[in-house]
Amino acid sequence: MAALLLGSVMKRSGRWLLPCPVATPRVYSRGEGRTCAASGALITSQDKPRAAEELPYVSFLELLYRLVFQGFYSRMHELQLYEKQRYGPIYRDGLKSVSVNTPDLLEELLRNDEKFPCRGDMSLWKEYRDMKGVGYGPFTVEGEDWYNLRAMLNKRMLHPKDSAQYGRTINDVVTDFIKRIYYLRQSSLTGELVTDMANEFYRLSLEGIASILFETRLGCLEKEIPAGTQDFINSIAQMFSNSMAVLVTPKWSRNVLPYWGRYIAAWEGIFSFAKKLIDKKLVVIQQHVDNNQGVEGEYLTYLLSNTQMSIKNVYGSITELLLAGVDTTSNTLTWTLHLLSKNPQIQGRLYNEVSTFIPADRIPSAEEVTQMPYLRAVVKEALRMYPVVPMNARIIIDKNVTIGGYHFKKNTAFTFCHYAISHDEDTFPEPFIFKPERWLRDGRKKPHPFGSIPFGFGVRGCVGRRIAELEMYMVLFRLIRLFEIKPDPTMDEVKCINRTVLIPDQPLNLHFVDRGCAG
Ligand code: HEM
Repeated sequence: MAALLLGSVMKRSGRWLLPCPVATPRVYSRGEGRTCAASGALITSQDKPRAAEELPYVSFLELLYRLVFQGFYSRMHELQLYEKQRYGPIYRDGLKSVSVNTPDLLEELLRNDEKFPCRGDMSLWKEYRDMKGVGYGPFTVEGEDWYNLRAMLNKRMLHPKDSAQYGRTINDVVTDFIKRIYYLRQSSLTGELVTDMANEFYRLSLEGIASILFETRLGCLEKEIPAGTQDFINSIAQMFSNSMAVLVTPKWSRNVLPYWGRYIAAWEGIFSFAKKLIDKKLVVIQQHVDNNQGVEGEYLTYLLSNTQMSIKNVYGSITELLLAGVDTTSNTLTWTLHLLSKNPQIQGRLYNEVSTFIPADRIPSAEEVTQMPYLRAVVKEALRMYPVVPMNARIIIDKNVTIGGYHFKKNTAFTFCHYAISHDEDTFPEPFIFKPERWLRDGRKKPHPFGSIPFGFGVRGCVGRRIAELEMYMVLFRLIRLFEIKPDPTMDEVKCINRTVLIPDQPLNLHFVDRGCAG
């Protein structure tokens, strides 16, 4: 999903391969007058907003130089910090977009968002759908059609009460995951080591989201993944890994270079897998209708039988929900366990909470697990330090806006530098230190509401947020109650790289030391 977000950021200028004149970055100018969100300077109310052209400017060639020669390509989140220091809180970036990197400016922008917010050019994903006559989903549809689609998708998903109904389904998946962890550690030389946690959490997240969306199990947590499911996983990886190449190579090269063919074949694999499962459900529903039986079920049944959604759009939507929910949730869980393993005191405090909240032999319900302040704070802080989607975007299409004292015409594209924002020192003192306490409501001052918004904001914000949170709370609760998580001392220092989602630069191995607890 994040690959898609980044793709839309990079593509929307429609000219990102064309060279631009090299610009000399201007030193960020501090205005005079009343307080301006961009500069912190005072400007009087009579002052006119400045022209966007007055902003500091990064040329495309400079960007290219930084990505290729300074090595920021896989550290684009760090480029946000570098550019913030160099150009200030708002500047025109190398992709014909305006980058913002403070909580105040982000708030100003998002409060100016439109009724049908637009994230950017989605033509890369739309192309396959148009070619094959497949329907659109929440990422690819725009305008009023998007609004109507979201109204249907939000039900049974967006509200905490909606997601709570999946508590049992998720707990069943988590139970299988815990069994798998026992199996993996027992198979290791030390009897405690589990290797490549991101891969394990990927299996968990896919199984979890699929069991909600398709109301069926895929077998991702079995010792051997079923062949069809493995093909589907491979197709997702192939689609993402070829996206960037397809985006940056000209259309004429599609018959010459291998990327386009692989990209299309990957989508074929993704859609045919999803279609098979959806069609299976349709047959079951039809049988119930034919036998005058009630039609009951979870998300897919609701979409197929309770909404006006066309079958084409059900295929499109379910597929996009599935793609959005897996690498985001799995990498967030990976970072959370990494941070807990490195901070035993914090892990100890979390253990205190999970071991006293409910009796040790009981599995928490969805309602219970979402009421645990420290568990919630741990996940929130992990997402602040590693916002799995480190960059997002909007195009303000229909109106002129003034942001940070600068005037922007309709159709201006904005890039949100979430990594720089959630490491803003004024908002989060010691931003590189893991401190879940920042988020506790125990009388301390609350951080800026736009300081860390890992799920986005407003009507176009993440539809799967509550499900992702529920799944993360449930699995962390049970892991921490059962095991003390320790780092693998043979590993080098784990660094963060940007593969459009923030991932560890090496497979993360962890020790799961049994606490001797029942549940
Ligand atoms: C830790 C887990 C997750 C994170 C951090 C995350 C983050 C995000 C972010 C930042 C956006 C863009 C929001 C905006 O533009 O304002 C987004 C959109 C979206 N997410 Fe998530 N997400 C997560 C899990 C999920 C899951 C589990 C699902 C599916 C059930 C999902 C489905 C979607 C969809 C469909 C959109 C596009 C919404 C639209 O354009 O209308 N996400 N997510």
